[in-house]
Amino acid sequence: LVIDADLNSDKQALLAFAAALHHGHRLNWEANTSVCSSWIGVKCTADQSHVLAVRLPAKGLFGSIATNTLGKLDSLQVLSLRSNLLIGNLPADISSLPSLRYLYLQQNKLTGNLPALFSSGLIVLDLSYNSFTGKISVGIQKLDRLSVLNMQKNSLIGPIPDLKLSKLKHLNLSYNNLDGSIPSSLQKFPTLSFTGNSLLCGPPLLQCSVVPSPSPIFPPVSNLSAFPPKHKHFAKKIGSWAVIATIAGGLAGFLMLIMLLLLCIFKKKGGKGGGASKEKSSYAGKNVKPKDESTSGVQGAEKNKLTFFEGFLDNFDLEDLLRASAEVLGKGSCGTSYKAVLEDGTMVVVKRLKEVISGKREFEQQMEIIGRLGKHPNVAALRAYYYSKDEKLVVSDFVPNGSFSALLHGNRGSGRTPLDWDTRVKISLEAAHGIKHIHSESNGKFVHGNIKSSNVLVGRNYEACVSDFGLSSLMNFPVTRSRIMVGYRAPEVVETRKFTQKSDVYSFGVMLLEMLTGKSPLQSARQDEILDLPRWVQSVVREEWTSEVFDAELMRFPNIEEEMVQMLQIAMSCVARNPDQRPNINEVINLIEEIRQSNSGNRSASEEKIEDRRQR
Ligand SMILES: Nc1ncnc2c1ncn2[C@@H]1O[C@H](COP(=O)(O)OP(=O)(O)OP(=O)(O)O)[C@@H](O)[C@H]1O
Repeated sequence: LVIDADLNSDKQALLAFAAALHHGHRLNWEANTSVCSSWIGVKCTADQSHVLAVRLPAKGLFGSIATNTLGKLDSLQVLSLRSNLLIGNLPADISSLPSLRYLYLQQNKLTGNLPALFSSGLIVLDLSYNSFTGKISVGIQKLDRLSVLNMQKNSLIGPIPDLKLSKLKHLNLSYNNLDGSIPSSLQKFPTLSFTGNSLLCGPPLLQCSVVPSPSPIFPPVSNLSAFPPKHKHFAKKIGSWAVIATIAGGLAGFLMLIMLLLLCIFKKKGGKGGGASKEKSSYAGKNVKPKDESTSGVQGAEKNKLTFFEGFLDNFDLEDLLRASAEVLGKGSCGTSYKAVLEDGTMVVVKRLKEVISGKREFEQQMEIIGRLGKHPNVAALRAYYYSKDEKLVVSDFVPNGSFSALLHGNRGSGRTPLDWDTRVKISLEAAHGIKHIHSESNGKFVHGNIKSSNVLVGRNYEACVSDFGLSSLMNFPVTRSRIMVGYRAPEVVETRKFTQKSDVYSFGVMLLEMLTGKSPLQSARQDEILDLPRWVQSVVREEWTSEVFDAELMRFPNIEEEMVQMLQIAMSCVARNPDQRPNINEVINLIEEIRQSNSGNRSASEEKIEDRRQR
């Protein structure tokens, strides 16, 4: 009876909360049904005596949170109302709920001052992307279990209190109107925790005598304007290319070619210069390592050798490659890629470059750069290359799980094992690390210029690396390259005819959208219109702020919706039309790592607690 009375009181509190909101019938909370077994978003304690968690992310809730409703749930540990349209104040009875551990209210339209008191057991407090005003309440100083504090993108003012919180791992107060110097207890946090507060100073920001100028703001999804109509025709045009490319790729995938084909070509072309057999015999023997004769311009017989990169065994030669059985993997912008299986079983990928305009010296210099950058675990390494007047080849290890693109889109339908959320995030994060490595080399002068899901290769343990870096600069095609980058190319590239680090971020953003939606970068909206993925997402999200945008395959994984919405937010900031408004790749990595951290705590901890109770 006592249990019933407790649960009934929780039930009434929830009903009162729902009654004060508009929720378009997305909540099936009925007074005559069971709170614990059938109400959407509600979890109870193991003995079903109390409500333990209320999770209503992105449910289209509109209105304000009434006092004396959720604030009565004495056993509530997890409250997630993020990504709704909640307005008004945050009632103090909610922030100070005695059992509350995880409070997610980000991406709403909450206003007013922050409550003075917060529950002392809070572990995660996320109030980001709202419109809170006033000062950061000193009550936060007492939260000695707090691990994540996120208040970015509000309108908070005044100084930051000295938060001596030993457990605090993630702090984000960026993009507010905070002022004064950063207290010493918080100076260990990165710049990103504080950027976008023009009157804030001291480490890790600039010294207090120099006032920094405001940084660009990442627009939230709803603020992003649609691309102008002229883009439509462009999208149509690139659409037809996509169709051609897909057909070509599909056909190529089915073709089993013998590397002999290459041999024939060599023979034919080699004939001009003295016969293939002569060339063939000179393939055998020792191979050339870079940094000796190869990079200084090889002469005569040396000409026909593969040049191996430092750190790779020269355990096969061009002749072995020519003898190997080969299969076409696909035709890309720089040439055709073949998977070749050598006699000893080694599997390599040979890319036959076409339309190379660079001379030998320039080619070798570029190979040296590629070799250097390929020493990072998230940048695909080349094993060897071959340069002759008629043929240019690059050889890399075959990566067993194929490309991110194939994992996301290949073999959809029955029999497919969907790529789970954690793996998707891991792959994208590692790809971002690869891009970061490229961007940070040589004082930031390198750009990848061809980021897309088929250029992210996935290894046996789902480790990921970005491939194809540095090849396009050897080619003879205009920088705008209409055939490639379809759907991934940043809008300004067409006008400026230049790829930049920010255009790489745009392409990366499209790839994030691809992994979130499960859709390829070009979508047909209506019969006559092809939308690129950013515009498609915007059109769906604008009409209804729901989870329709997400890949149906992801729906089977529990408790990830919150993280998906946060990732969507990051993706949309990457595809901002204005390059200055896009984050740089370091910022993207920090943002992804931040939501990972915050949500893994959220997921595992809430499940742990429930398990705890069950065992008691
Ligand atoms: N080392 C590799 N291991 C496994 N698959 C690979 C490897 N290199 C390329 N591929 C796959 O082979 C296919 C063809 O690759 P290729 O690089 O030739 O073209 P692309 O990536 O489609 O286009 P682009 O040339 O514009 O990068 C792609 O699906 C790619 O993911």
